[in-house]
Amino acid sequence: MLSAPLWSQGQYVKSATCHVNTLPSVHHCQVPCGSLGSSKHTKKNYTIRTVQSHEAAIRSKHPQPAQPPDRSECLPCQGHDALPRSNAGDVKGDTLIDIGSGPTIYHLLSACEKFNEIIISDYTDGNRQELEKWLKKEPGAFDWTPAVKYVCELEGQREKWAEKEEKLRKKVKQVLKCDVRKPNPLAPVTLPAADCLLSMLCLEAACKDLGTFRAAVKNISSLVKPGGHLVLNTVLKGTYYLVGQHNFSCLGLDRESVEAAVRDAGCIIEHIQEAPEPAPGSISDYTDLVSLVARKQHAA
Ligand SMILES: C[S@@+](CC[C@H](N)C(=O)[O-])C[C@H]1O[C@@H](n2cnc3c(N)ncnc32)[C@H](O)[C@@H]1O
Repeated sequence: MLSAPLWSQGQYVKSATCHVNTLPSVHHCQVPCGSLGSSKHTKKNYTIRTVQSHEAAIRSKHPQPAQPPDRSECLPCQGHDALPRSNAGDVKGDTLIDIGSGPTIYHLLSACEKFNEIIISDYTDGNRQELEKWLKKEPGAFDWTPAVKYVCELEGQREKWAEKEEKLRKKVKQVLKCDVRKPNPLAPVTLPAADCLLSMLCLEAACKDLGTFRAAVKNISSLVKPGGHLVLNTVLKGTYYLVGQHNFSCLGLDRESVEAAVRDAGCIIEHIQEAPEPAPGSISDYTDLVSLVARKQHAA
């Protein structure tokens, strides 16, 4: 479960709470969305759980069409408050790298308004193939339209959803293999340092222990230029999550460990929010969500 950042009016605000559980080989996503902070929408403080990205995730593993989403699962329910706006300043720039994208694009829908080039990445072939299918509008590509419309609505332009999809497709320049455990997570590709590094719900799935997590934060931070932003979302205190019948481990993090890892990676935290966000149903046992924006320091 996660929060997708909304780069709204030049500011990072929380827009979408997304329940996502994904592992290298199998993916279960219950996506979007959530509470948001724009004045226009402050009364919309809810989470919509959908099975749409779940469907995308399952497809990335199983090429056969999944069951159509059960609309009864798309329920407005209580979410948590929006992040205060403007604490993080203006998160924007030329390039954004998303690490551990999964088969999903929901979290890039607002970012594509603030960056000229977006590089997306994932560890698994299946997820990258699913992303390519959507980018190329191939038959059988997952239909993200409801999520796109929702984000456009949050941005106050629901009718512009088709343009938004096209804009994101144009801005995504590469889909790369990544492994956060490597010093250069995108090896063998070497990219110029980016203005922003985004990673949603990836590190706790990828790292088995705190040492690996701390190293992974350093590794992904190395992809950001000094003065650039690191935008991270992680769930806390989870130990497992279910994907269908499969039970996967999750690194049980606490806020202090996340903050320390980010600081030790040479970043100053500009904004952080920890919010209670119990895992829906019995798919996991995480309890909270941490969303943070940090700025990479210039070398001393
Ligand atoms: C819970 S999913 C999150 C996906 C997506 N960011 C989202 O919010 O929907 C975790 C992702 O981390 C990826 N992952 C697992 N191990 C990884 C690793 N060592 N390096 C990079 N990504 C990894 C998985 O393939 C999966 O797509």
